[in-house]
Amino acid sequence: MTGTIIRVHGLRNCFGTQVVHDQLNLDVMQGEILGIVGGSGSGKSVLLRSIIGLHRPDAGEVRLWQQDLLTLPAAQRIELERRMGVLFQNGALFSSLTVLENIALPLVEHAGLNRQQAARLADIKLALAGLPALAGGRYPSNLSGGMVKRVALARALALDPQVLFLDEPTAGLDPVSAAAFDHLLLTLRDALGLTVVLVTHDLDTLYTCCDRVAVLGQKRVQAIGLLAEVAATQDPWIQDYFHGPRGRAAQYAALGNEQCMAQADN
Ligand SMILES: Nc1ncnc2c1ncn2[C@@H]1O[C@H](COP(=O)(O)OP(=O)(O)OP(=O)(O)O)[C@@H](O)[C@H]1O
Repeated sequence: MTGTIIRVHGLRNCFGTQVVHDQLNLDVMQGEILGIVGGSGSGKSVLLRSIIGLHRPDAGEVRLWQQDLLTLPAAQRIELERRMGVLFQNGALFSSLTVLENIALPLVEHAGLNRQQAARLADIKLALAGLPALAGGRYPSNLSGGMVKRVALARALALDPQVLFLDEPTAGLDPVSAAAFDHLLLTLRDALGLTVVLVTHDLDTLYTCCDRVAVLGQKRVQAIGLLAEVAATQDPWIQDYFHGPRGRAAQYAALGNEQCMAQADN
């Protein structure tokens, strides 16, 4: 990990009288996988949307590579947006387009490629996301949940982003597909040097993938750091989350994996 590439400072978000964030600060370091957790309604998705410029905060500042997306002239804003890939909670694929067309779309719309060039590149992204070439001709309605996530990931990677934002990437997947997705993320981060910010409820993802964890609660970041440091924070929600039965199971599973890998290395 090196410098800070995303800095959120003094963020405030309100919907009517509901204050979702107040004086929220968060830094994201280059090359890390940062997991954002928190109770339902704690504002994880709104935070993600504020960072990528889809939601204008009521106060505070979001800086990406030291620039404020919302105040940039259109051309520079588009340039900055191209450095970010986003995977939304439900995959958000176009149902009337094939898998390949879905992945090729940003390449045609934002990179100015013709359809043939875009399709060739989309094929590569499909493989990068671990999908077979024949999946390219299918429509989203004919894909399993795990495949939809991978197609959405391939599309998020279409423009070679430097940062990937993922909103609950493993939600709704069976444990085997979720674990495979976690490992794919790690492989892609290492191979492509990506920075990844992911919102998740999935403790296995936290233990498997994340370098650091940020916990949202009471309108701000309650704790941030290495998983062990955060898990030791004396906050009732954090204690329940990390040390309840699911937290312990995820921790044992991660320890088991490490021991298996150590044994395989010997
Ligand atoms: N467009 C909107 N209009 C009104 N209220 C909103 C809007 N978007 C989010 N909210 C409210 O802001 C709060 C935070 O929402 P958000 O989706 O960020 O929570 P979350 O932590 O991601 O929750 P979950 O884990 O359940 O997905 C919620 O109370 C939600 O109802």
